[in-house]
Amino acid sequence: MKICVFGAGAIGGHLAVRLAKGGAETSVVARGAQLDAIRRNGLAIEAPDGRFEARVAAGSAAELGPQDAVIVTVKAPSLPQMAESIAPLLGPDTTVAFVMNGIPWWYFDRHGGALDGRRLPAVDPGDAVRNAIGVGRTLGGVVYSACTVTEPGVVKVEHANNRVILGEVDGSLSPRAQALADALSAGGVSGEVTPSIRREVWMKLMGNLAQGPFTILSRQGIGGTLADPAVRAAIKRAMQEAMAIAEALGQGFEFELEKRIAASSRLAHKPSILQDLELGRPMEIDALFRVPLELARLAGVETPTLDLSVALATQAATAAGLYRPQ
Ligand SMILES: NC(=O)C1=CN([C@@H]2O[C@H](COP(=O)(O)OP(=O)(O)OC[C@H]3O[C@@H](n4cnc5c(N)ncnc54)[C@H](OP(=O)(O)O)[C@@H]3O)[C@@H](O)[C@H]2O)C=CC1
Ligand SMILES: CC(C)(CO)C(=O)C(=O)O
Repeated sequence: MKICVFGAGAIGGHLAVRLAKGGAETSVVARGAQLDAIRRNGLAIEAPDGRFEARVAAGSAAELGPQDAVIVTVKAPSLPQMAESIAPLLGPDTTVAFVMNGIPWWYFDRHGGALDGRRLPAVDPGDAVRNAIGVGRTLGGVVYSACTVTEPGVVKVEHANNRVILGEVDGSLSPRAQALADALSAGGVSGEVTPSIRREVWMKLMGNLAQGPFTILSRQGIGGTLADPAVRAAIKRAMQEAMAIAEALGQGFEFELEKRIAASSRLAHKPSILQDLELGRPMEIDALFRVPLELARLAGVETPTLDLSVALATQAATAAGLYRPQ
């Protein structure tokens, strides 16, 4: 299977190495120092199950040409620029999986009910992604993996339990989603297919939305941030609020919060949004924080803890020049 990872940073670099290791014909769209290093030395991951290296084709979409599947792993603010250049990767049957955090641009497509078809301009300004790729090719994706680019071309993977969950926007179980999941599993990341991708989005987002703003304030990894009992209690309340939003949108799920908090407490990893703040890169404030609260307002859910933490995180991002409120 010919698969291109668009955005070979932390997550994309990890997935590209896994795909190559599993035997897929893998390429990556990258740029800058990352592209130079991949061209020179290939990509490497340092993971709990070992160090793995892969020589993969790397360049621009125009250099790589049509693919069976593309996995998009850019940060949300890079989506419009991605959309401008992705066309050469797309043949008539190319699948495009968005394996990112946050509320995705396609969230209300084929959703059903009163909100069906609602657009989310904050995550797809001017419908750039919709027009370049379209819902028909699109697979939703959620990734559990804690990754950091430690030097160009090298990604540190913090924990061993790495999963990618894929799902059709209309909830069907398709051969194309299964094929991509199988290609990932072959390389040592658990590739899974779900009929409920929006629920999976919320289950992952609950952590990013509840913990991310507090780590931006603490400037520490997740474990360090949770070490203070007052912060831990506030994060627990924030998680309950996130679950209430999901529930009100018809995507409710049961969760042993204490278990999830305990697992997070063991993570030294700095969330990618905090890495962005520290490295001066545009921050995913809309997709991870503000759009979920926009959905809370739509669903009539009160979120006092999240309102405060997200407001402060937004101020921090704005003051750093890494986010411009719409
Ligand atoms: N890191 C993590 O542990 C986790 C991250 N996520 C999510 O995964 C997604 C990706 O995050 P992450 O991997 O950390 O992000 P990174 O910034 O590490 O990777 C994104 C990569 O895409 C590149 N890129 C962006 N636009 C283009 C373009 N037009 N052409 C070529 N390359 C491009 C970036 O280059 P440049 O640096 O030059 O902009 C960067 O190398 C986010 O939604 C994040 O929230 C989910 C789970 C865990
Ligand atoms: C913190 C983490 C790994 C979620 O567990 C994440 O999603 C991120 O770094 O963005």
